[in-house]
Amino acid sequence: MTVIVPIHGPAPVPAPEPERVGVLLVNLGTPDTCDTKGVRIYLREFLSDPRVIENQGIFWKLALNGIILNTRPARKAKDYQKIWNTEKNESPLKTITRAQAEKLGASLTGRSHLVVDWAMRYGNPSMRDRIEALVRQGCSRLLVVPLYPQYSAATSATVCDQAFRVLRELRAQPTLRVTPPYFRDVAYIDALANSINKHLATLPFEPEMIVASFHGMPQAYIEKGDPYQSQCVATVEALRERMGLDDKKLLLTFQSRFGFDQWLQPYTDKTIEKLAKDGVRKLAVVMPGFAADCLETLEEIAQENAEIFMHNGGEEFSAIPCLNDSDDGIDVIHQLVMRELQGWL
Ligand SMILES: C=CC1=C(C)c2cc3[nH]c(cc4nc(cc5[nH]c(cc1n2)c(C)c5CCC(=O)O)C(CCC(=O)O)=C4C)c(C)c3C=C
Ligand SMILES: [Fe+2]
Ligand SMILES: [Fe+2]
Repeated sequence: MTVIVPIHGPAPVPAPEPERVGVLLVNLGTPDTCDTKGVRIYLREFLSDPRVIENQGIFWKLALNGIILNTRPARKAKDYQKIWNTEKNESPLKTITRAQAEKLGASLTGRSHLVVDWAMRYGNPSMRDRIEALVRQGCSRLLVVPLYPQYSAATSATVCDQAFRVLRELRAQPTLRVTPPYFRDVAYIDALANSINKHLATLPFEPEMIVASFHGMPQAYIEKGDPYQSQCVATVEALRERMGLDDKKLLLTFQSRFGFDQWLQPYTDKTIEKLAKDGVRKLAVVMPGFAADCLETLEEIAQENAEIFMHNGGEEFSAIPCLNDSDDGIDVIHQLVMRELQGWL
């Protein structure tokens, strides 16, 4: 380290280290273990976030601590066990997010001042842990990449909240940038179309239609101004155009309802049930709002909704994998990151 020795003054001042830029991929988070205790810890943190449950009043606190955290964890633990990565003893969301970070890092060879890392908004590795690690490695600039193609306060904004929460405790803060939602980026729409076509080519049947299922959210959040729904619509419209499909062949639905409020409609499970009852026999489902496969895609869609379809007369069902760490998936993140790093490279 170079040391500048002042002529006057009390102490030698170290020269600034060469600048490094941290790139932090962040996804939602997931339990550390697939038992009731692990899921309870995760759900407590997640459902106590006012960006997720906006009304954190006394009734919610009573319901959360009195009912939800005493009943839901055991049920959800069973669901997590069905999809758990037993080799690594972790949830698929973690395995895939790590692979995305490693492959993004590999795609940036020759740019040694870039340091790529990954974190979970809830659970581990925590954003605090990874941001502090990037700062320790000399990153004076930080690009946070919320892995959500469509913005919502419940996902993207809470990542920013947490980044600022960590930064407010640092004396020497890195300069911060956050990538924007990429719901109609050409690379993303192309990647979705490619992955759908590639997957359909592997199937022994041709689906009569494709359902594009997005994670839902309370209708009330949209009425307060959340742009999530309109960005989901824009993604599906761009995908229809790119694939030459109309709104009868590529449907838009919302999954993962929680609680008793009205959520965004049409609901995925009800739509799939009705399609089967109306005589649709072969169906494929794509989940463009998830950058990585997780409980909501691998269990809720590929297992639960497949069962609903078959139970109501369907014959062939296929859940199309998310973009994950496929070449197309990494290309989407790579292009987004390179664009948003402009001026920092
Ligand atoms: C209760 C309110 C919820 C809102 C609003 C919400 C929005 C939202 N979530 C995702 C992405 C994911 N959610 C996942 C799981 C999950 N989501 C909720 C609740 C809300 N999500 C719960 C309670 C859970 C846990 C499982 C359960 O108990 O049902 C996951 C999967 C995590 C995993 O471990 O695999 C993802 C990913 C988005 C994109 C979104 C925005 C609208
Ligand atoms: Fe969710
Ligand atoms: Fe779910």
